[in-house]
Amino acid sequence: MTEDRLSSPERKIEDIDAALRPKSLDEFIGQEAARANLRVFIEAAKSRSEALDHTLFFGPPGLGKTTLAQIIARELGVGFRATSGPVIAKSGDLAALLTNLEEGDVLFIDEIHRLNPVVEEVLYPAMEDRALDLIIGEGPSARSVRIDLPQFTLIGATTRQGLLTTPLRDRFGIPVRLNFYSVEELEKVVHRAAKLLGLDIAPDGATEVARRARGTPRIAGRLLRRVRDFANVAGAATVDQKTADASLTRLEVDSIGLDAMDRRYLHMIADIYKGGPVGVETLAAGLSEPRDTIEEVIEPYLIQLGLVARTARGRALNDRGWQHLGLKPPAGKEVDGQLFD
Ligand SMILES: Nc1ncnc2c1ncn2[C@@H]1O[C@H](COP(=O)(O)OP(=O)(O)OP(=O)(O)O)[C@@H](O)[C@H]1O
Ligand SMILES: [Mg+2]
Repeated sequence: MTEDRLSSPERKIEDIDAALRPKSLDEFIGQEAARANLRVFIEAAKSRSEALDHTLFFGPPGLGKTTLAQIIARELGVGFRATSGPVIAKSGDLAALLTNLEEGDVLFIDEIHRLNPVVEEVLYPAMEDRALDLIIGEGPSARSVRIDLPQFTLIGATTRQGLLTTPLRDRFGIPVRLNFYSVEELEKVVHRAAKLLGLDIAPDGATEVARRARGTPRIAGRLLRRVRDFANVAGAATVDQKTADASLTRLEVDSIGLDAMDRRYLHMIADIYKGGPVGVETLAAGLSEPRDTIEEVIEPYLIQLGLVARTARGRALNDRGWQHLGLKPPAGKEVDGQLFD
């Protein structure tokens, strides 16, 4: 189900995202604080001819974690190796990856919270002492051998920092949180992508796409491609606000960028649970979506917009959530701490 969402921030296999990836920190739009800090840390590491400290990127999907990891390797002038948590099945697989690194390389592990615990153990000494502890032989004659590794930088990516075990989290010297982008930043992302796609877009057209991109560059790029299709077929030379609005409305992306899945989520709380609070497991069952998808993909943006609140007793619609659905809370309902009658 989620796979089919147009405005899903999640990757798709056929994604041509790569073509739109910024290649340097200067080209990267937004995330000002993170970028400024990274620039300093990269400069300092280079001046000392050391590997950059291990870096952890966390934040909702599609905000640029993979892109930033690649940029760091390029700015450091080192090699980039990429893998992902679920792919590394055995500790031997990780050992092979680590021993093949060259001096200073970046090893990028996407979805690092999904590492098998046994594999994760191998990572601790690798990160801390740049060493690998291998057990040779079995039974009473087994012994441990320590192998030195080249200096390297581990870059981990995860949707939520809290998903990592404490020992792993503690070994990252540079934790970086990525936030949703502002409309102004996404306008820049849209203009840049349009240029790369050879598409003529008016400022009000870019604003419309930006406003409806759920704060996420990946979605901005995806929406822009679909808007381009509509414009091409309609024979429009330039994408203006009207063309963008008409296309996005046809794609069921509403005025604030919510899609059918977001609305199903909001309606489930409003219609079935009278505005909540309702537990996330119950919502997941009702929507037939994995709990992770709800917590990592759907909710962060709805919470950021103030439509929904995460309370101790579950999810509850805020006044804004009711308003967006064009509904009124049931009489006697407390919303945002106020009683409705
Ligand atoms: N700051 C930015 N400026 C311009 N384009 C960006 C920016 N950040 C991301 N993008 C674009 O958005 C897309 C998604 O970025 P990326 O793959 O790095 O996201 P991600 O955070 O790794 O997502 P995921 O968690 O799903 O792996 C890419 O096509 C990239 O070109
Ligand atoms: Mg990624």
